[in-house]
Amino acid sequence: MPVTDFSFGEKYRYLNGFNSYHESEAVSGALPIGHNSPQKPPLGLYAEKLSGTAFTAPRHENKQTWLYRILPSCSHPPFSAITPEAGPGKEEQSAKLHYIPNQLRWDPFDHEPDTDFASGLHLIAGAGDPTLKQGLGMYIYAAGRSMDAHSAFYSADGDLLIVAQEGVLDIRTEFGWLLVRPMEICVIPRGVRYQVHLPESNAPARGYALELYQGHFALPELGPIGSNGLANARDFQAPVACFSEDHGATAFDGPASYTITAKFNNRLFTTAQPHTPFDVVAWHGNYFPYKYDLGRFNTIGSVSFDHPDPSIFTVLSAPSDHPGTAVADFVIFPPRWLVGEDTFRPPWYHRNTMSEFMGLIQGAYDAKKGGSGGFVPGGASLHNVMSGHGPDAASYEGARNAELKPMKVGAGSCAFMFESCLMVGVTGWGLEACAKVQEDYNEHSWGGVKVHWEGGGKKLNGEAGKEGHLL
Ligand SMILES: O=C(O)Cc1cc(O)ccc1O
Ligand SMILES: [Fe+2]
Repeated sequence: MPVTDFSFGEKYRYLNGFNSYHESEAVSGALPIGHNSPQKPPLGLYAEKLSGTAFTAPRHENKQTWLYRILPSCSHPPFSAITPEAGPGKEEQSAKLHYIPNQLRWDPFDHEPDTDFASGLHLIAGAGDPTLKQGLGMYIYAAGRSMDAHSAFYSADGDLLIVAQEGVLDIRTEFGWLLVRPMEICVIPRGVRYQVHLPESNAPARGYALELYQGHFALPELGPIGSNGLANARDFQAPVACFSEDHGATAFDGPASYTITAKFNNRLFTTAQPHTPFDVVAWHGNYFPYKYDLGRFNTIGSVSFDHPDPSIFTVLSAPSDHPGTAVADFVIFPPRWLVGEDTFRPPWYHRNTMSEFMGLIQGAYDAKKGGSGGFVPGGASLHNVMSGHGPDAASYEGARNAELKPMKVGAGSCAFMFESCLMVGVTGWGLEACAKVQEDYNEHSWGGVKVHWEGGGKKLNGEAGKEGHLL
């Protein structure tokens, strides 16, 4: 039976608003009015609840959606495990994490022409455990072709934040379509089934992703900034309902041509069913995939002196149980004006209790050289808990001697950071198999950091400072 798509109007209409209560129907009258689960839902649909929080989560945290679909999503044969050997490049996902204090940087990751999005997702680093719903996973993805039109992927492990770096992702979800271009991000919540297409005659795609094993992303508090600024709620876009019709008279009627792949505790499982999983005719709720254009970020910074903490660039934040401490912050470094007087304008040297994984979507980063062996688009870096880092020698000297007139930094650029309160371990893929680790990162960046010390011979309390100490 041919697959036909139905939606109201254009494929790429969106519903605007972060964490809003949305509803969408692709056939008029598909949503029941005034209740959620009538004895016979409209149009012969099945009502199915998809929850993103415990039923009893407080109202301000509660997330769930009602789906009205042609067949319920339970109607498939049992899953069977894809062994790591037979699986599509998932050897690294069962590998253990290596916790090391070294600063790490990676050259741009390879494109993978024969791989689709689901099989081209590589776990590079992580912390915690999906079975305990604690922690996060960080990914590099590469895709050279669309996922099979008869396939769908979901993760039971967490919400996936995708940062498109190269190539357009046209993502079909149970809720409808999201077009995600470089400089856009999207979040696919835990459990939502999706399929990633590469439009533009399959131009290769590459990017980064963060999977959140616990909680959900929220907009950061604005505090004294006030009621607008940073990422504004109305700029987050959810899909409109869109469905296919391909099914027999019952759920198991016909050849099992649709494969569903599940990521469950970082292992892949698969099943096949005769009916399309993209059969949601209408939905309402506040648990849905969404996208955001990073170009809409309202960047705020110092207009007097000193370089502020990068928390001012937080797009989305996934809180831990401790207020103000994030399991994952998604932070960007967009083009902006620097006007600080008597200020060293790039990031200061620092060691943090948080870990910092960075990537570059486009352009250059003001604290690091680009070019071969530098920090370049499609590459990455990791500065773990208390691992010292900061501008490389050339950037330091440049900024130390720069004339401090108002200056736009980062035109055409955007670096980003996944920042976490957790110590992050690196996978075998990240350390070895990807073959992108820059062995001379430290030497290249900080080997040439000069001594500028001018206080020699001027000690006030050198030996004398021992006075009063019990030596
Ligand atoms: O390390 C980095 O480059 C990220 C970063 C940027 C910044 O402006 C301040 C602190 C920080 O960790
Ligand atoms: Fe840093």
